[in-house]
Amino acid sequence: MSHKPLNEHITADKAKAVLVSLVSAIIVTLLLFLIMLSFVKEQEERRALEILNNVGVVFQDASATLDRVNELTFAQCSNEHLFAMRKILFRSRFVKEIGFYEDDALGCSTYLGILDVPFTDAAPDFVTIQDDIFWVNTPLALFDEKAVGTVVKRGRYNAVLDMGNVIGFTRFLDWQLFYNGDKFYHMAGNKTLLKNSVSESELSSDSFFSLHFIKCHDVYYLTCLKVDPDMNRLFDLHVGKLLLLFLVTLMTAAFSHVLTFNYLRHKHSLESRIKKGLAKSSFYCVYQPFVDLESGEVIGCEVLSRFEDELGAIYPDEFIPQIKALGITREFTQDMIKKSMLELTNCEGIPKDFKVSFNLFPMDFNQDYCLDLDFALTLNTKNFKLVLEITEDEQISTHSAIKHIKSLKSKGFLFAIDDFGVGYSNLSQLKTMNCDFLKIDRSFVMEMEENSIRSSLIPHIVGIANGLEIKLIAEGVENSEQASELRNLSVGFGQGWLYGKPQSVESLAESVQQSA
Ligand SMILES: Nc1nc2c(ncn2[C@@H]2O[C@H](COP(=O)(O)O[C@H]3[C@@H](O)[C@H](n4cnc5c(=O)[nH]c(N)nc54)O[C@@H]3COP(=O)(O)O)[C@@H](O)[C@H]2O)c(=O)[nH]1
Repeated sequence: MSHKPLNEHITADKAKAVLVSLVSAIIVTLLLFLIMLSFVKEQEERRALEILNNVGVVFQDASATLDRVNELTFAQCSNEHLFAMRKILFRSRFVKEIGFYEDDALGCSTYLGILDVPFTDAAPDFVTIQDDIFWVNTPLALFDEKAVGTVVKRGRYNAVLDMGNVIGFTRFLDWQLFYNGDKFYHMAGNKTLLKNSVSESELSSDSFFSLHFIKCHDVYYLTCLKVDPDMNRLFDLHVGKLLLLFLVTLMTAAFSHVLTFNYLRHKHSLESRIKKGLAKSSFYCVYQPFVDLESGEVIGCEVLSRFEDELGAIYPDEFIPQIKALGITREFTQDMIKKSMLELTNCEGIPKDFKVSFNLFPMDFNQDYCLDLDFALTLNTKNFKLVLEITEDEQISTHSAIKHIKSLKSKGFLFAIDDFGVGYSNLSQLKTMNCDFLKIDRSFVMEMEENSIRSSLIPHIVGIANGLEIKLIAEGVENSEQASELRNLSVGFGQGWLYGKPQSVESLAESVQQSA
C-alpha cells in the first residue's frame, strides 16, 4: 500500500480548507447579497410609492378645486367671478392659479385678472379618460412664460399645479412619471427613461433580481412611475452595508478556513486515527517467533500489533502511549487477542501446544474487575499455551493485580514478566506473581559482546529464575554469538531478529516448519 507523506497531507488539508472557505464565502455572500437586494428593492419601491402618493395628493387637491370652480355659475369674467375663484384658490394647497375660459380662450385668471386679449391654448399634451386636459411643462403666463409648469383643464376652468415641490427627489431624476392612456404620456421626472410606449409586460413584470420597475397609483391607476435607480445614489445610500458585506465575507472565509483546517487536522490526528482504527480494524497482528535455544526449534511466538490506515502506518511506540491515554487498553487487548487467536488457530502450519504470548497493560490489572479473557479459552481450539506478558510495574504488585493474576492462572493462562531487569522489579514480587517466564530485556543481550556490567548480571538472573523454577526467554537476540553465549548460560529460550522479525502468520508457519 503506498501512502502520501505527512507534509503532503498537510498541504492537501490546506488546499481543502481554502476550497471550503472559498465556497462558504461565496454562499454567505450570495445569501447576504440576496437579503440586501430584497431590502434595497423594498426601499426603492417604498420611495416610488411615496412619489406616486404625493402626485395623488396633488391630483386630489386639483380635482376638488376644479370641481368647486366648475360649480360656480358665472358665464363671463368679472371682478365678482375672480373674487369667487380666488376664494376657492385660497382653500387649495397645491393649485397656484385658476383660469376661466370664455369661448375656448382663457379670459381671466386669479393672478393676471381679466386679460385684455384672451389667451388661446396650445394643443394639449394629453386628455385623460375623465376628459381632463393636460399641458405638461408648458410655459406659464404667470411668470412671463419664463417658467414652466403642469396645467390641467376641467370644464371651463384650468389650474396650474405645483407638482415639482410636492414630488421632491429632484437631485436624482432616476424616475419618470407618466400617464398611461391610449398611449404613454410623459408627466414629470426624467423624460428619457421611457422611450415611446409602455408594453403590458413592462407594466406587470417584476423580477426579484431587477431594481428597474414600474408602479402605478392605486386610485389614479393610469398614472404610473418608472424607476431606473441611479447607481451613485444607491451606492451612497448603501455603502455601509456593502462594507459590512465585504467584512462578513472575509470573516466567513477566515472562520471556515480555520474550522475546516482544524477539523481535518483533528481527523488526521493520532488520537482520532487510533479511535477510528479500532472500529475500522486498522490494527492487525504480526508474530515474532521464539525458539528453544538448544534445538533451534520455533516453539512459540509473541503477538505484536501494527497499525495502518489510508494515511499510512503508525508504530507501536506512538500508538501504545495513545491507547493508554485514551483509556481503551482493555478493548485494544481483547481485540488483538481475538484477531490473533483466529488467525493462529486457522493457520494449518501452526502446531498444537504452540506458545502464544500476548502483551498486556499493567494498569488493566489494577482494577476492581478482572480483564475478561475467557473468549481466548473458547477460541483456543489448538490447545495453545497462552502466555500473558506484563512489564514490571508498580501496578502489578497491588492486592487486586495479584488477585486477578491468580484468577487468570487458575483458568490456565501462563504469565511472563516482560523487559525484566529494566523496570520495577524485586524478588518478592516475582514470588508473589508466581510467573512462568522471565523475558530478559534486550538491553542485556545487546551489551553481551561489550562485557558490560549490565550483561554481567545475566548469570545472576539465571540463578534467580532457576531458584524460582521460572523459564527464561532472552529478548533481542540478533546474532549467533549472542545465541551461543545465552545457551552456555543455560538460558532456555530466545527471541530476536536472528530467528525472525515480527511477521505474518503465514511466514511464521513457514519458520515453524523449517525449524522442526
Ligand atoms: N500492550 C501491548 N503492547 C504492544 C503490542 N504490540 C506491541 N506492543 C509494545 O510496543 C512496544 C514496541 O513494540 P514493537 O515495535 O513491535 O517492537 C517489538 C519488536 O519488534 C522488538 N524486537 C524484537 N526483537 C528485536 C531485536 O532483535 N532487535 C531489536 N532492536 N528489536 C527487537 O521489540 C519489541 C517487543 O518488545 P517486548 O514486547 O518488550 O518483547 C513494545 O514494548 C511492545 O511490547 C500489543 O499488542 N499490546
